[in-house]
Amino acid sequence: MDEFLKRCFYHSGQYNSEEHFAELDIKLKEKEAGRKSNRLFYLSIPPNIFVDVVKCASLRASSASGWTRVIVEKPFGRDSESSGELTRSLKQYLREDQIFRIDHYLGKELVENLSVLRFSNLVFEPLWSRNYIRSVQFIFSEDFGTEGRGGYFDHYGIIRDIMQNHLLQILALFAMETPVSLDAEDIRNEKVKVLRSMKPLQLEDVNIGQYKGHSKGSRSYPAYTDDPTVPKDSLTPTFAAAVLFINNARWDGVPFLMKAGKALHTKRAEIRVQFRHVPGNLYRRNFGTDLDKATNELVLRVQPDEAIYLKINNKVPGLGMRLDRSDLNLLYRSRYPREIPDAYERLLLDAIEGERRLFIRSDELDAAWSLFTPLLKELEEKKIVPELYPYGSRGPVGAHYLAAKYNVRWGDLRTPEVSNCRNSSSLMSTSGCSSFDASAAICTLGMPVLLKAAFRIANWNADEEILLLEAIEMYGFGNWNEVAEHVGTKSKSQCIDHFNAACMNSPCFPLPDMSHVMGKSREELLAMAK
Ligand SMILES: NC(=O)C1=CN([C@@H]2O[C@H](COP(=O)(O)OP(=O)(O)OC[C@H]3O[C@@H](n4cnc5c(N)ncnc54)[C@H](OP(=O)(O)O)[C@@H]3O)[C@@H](O)[C@H]2O)C=CC1
Ligand SMILES: O=C1O[C@H](COP(=O)(O)O)[C@@H](O)[C@H](O)[C@H]1O
Repeated sequence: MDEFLKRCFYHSGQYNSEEHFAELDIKLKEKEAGRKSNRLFYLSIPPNIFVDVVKCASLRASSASGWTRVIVEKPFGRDSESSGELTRSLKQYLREDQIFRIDHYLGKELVENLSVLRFSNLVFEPLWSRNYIRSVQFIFSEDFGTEGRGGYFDHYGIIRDIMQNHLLQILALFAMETPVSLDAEDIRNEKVKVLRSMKPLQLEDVNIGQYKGHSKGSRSYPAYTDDPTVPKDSLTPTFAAAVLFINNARWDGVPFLMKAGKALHTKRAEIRVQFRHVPGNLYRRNFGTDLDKATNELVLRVQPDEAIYLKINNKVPGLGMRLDRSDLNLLYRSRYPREIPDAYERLLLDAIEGERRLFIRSDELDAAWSLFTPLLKELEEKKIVPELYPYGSRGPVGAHYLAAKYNVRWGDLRTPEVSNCRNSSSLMSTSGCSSFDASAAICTLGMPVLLKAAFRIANWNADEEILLLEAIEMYGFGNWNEVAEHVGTKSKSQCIDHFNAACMNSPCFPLPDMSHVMGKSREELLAMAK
């Protein structure tokens, strides 16, 4: 490290001063001492000054004898137009092959491993299609809010911050066809094809949320709008769930779910591949209550604690024939105890070596923005109000309804206590809500009205229903003391009885049965909610 630091120096100047970049050029030439030299500029700076810096660096500090490259950090614009404008401005001074658009998720070890897993194991690639895969989920969560970055974040929101880039890039790598080679252009060609095969996101296939403050014991957690750099009436989503489809032969009809949020109960990023049910399962009768619905699931945990595990059904040892679910688990820290390189280490080295595979080409970027721009405009124009969720919870309840609409459950539900009341495997199974479409109603009416209309059990008002569902999201099944405390106006036993009556036998478990509000008009729902 000392040797490395001896070779570093700091030179300060203004980002938009050609004169200061010319001074930098002189200083660099002194260091280079006539040797052939390459120059890599890494713009880890706010986007509004990208173009100034590129202009000055390119005009006054480019290498005279070797290559000059520029790494640009996201955000690359905030929609198709501004991204196109940024690309055009950069290209006034740089060729495409000089621009390295960084998406640090592409440098993460497990994301790199995705292609290895697919293309170098006979057992996976044949399963990689609509024939065997029922849904794929890309999940990102952080257990902290926008702390300190509210000013930046409020202009972008979670869809631009995480979904349009990190999650969509992983999706493209996951779903692309086999590239001709591992060459950067071959891989990026395949990624673009996938992105172009997708339909732009529709409002009814999205659920948005924003975290609200809450206190637990003596600790209190701030709301997003408590951040002094965020407007009090901000509608910026800090959480979003979305369902996307790829209109090609391989993926026709397979829902690709994305979920990203800040101030949730955990910090995690993972890819979950849910496989179809075993047709005519011979062991149907041995599975117990709901286990026959347990499907295989392949999980690539990107962070923390990198792992690849496959959920399988197996026999519990003994004379009887009881089946169980287990994980075939490749846990990186056990298998590879040495430190895993940071994503930026890999990407900076790649940029130095001219390896473009993990950087985003301008046509990929255009295709990515085309998918999200109409939705982002609609959310802003219609001023869609995000569903509030408590800081530290699992996010808005509406995300579950969105998944249920496509007969899918989020794979990241953890329910350690549930075995007392209901077989845990049932949570992994498909719900009975195949034709249920509550998310559109949530968009137009809001969750309280919908819940009020849906619940038919007396003495619970819509606020209490929401608090109950929120508390179960936050504290998990079985933690009824905390749940009752969160609801505030109902006792522990009232919460248990109510949840059992309304949700335990619901086809949309863990949510209440909404089938009787299905297909009702807005007016009818409002009337039912009275
Ligand atoms: N933080 C994160 O999690 C991620 C950040 N990024 C991107 O990486 C880049 C850097 O991120 P981050 O370090 O959080 O950003 P910061 O806002 O902390 O800015 C980084 C540097 O830019 C300079 N700077 C900041 N504001 C201004 C301004 N208004 N005018 C001129 N210069 C300014 C400062 O350098 P100096 O003091 O030397 O002038 C500062 O140290 C950004 O493009 C960001 O979008 C991408 C992915 C994740
Ligand atoms: O790009 C971003 O990523 C970070 C999360 O990165 P991670 O490597 O720590 O998972 C996120 O916090 C930030 O909002 C976003 O801009």
